[in-house]
Amino acid sequence: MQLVVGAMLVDDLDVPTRLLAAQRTAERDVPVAAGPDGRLPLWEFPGGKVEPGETPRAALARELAEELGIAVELGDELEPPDRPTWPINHRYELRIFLARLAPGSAPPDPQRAPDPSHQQVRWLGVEEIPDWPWLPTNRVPACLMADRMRWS
Ligand SMILES: Nc1nc2c([nH]c(=O)n2[C@H]2C[C@H](O)[C@@H](COP(=O)(O)OP(=O)(O)OP(=O)(O)O)O2)c(=O)[nH]1
Repeated sequence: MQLVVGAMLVDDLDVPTRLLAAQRTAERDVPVAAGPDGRLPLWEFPGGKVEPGETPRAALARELAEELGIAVELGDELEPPDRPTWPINHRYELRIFLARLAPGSAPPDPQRAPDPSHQQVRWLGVEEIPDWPWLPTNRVPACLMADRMRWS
């Protein structure tokens, strides 16, 4: 099973009010959603595969630097209530860590070349999160974050 890591990038680890969503580029081999003009790539938490010998946290910091050109401080892991990882499919499982921009880091720039991974990023407020077109695995953790935003 290949481990994938994703970052719940928020504006503040203690009192989050916005969550970053990243839309995958169309040519990547992932599930797609039907949209008004055909097929729309779904949205995820930025991240990627953990490489051999790498810790999950190191892999996530590397992926965020590569994909979005950002430096982050990682917070707690968001674990599923009943298992160690979030299931994706027969090949992949996901671990999710909270993150915020490191002081002095530029914000994510989806236009930055080269980022073949994402076509755009959006900061979502609490009301947008539940109905956002997430990859299937991401919906429950995203809604958990929305709950945290409501109550923190
Ligand atoms: N990066 C990332 N992948 C996710 C998330 N949720 C989720 O189901 N996945 C799935 C999509 C892919 O099927 C799988 C592997 O992710 P990936 O980003 O490495 O995708 P990929 O196979 O296109 O990778 P790459 O070779 O293009 O680098 O994990 C998420 O929040 N972030």
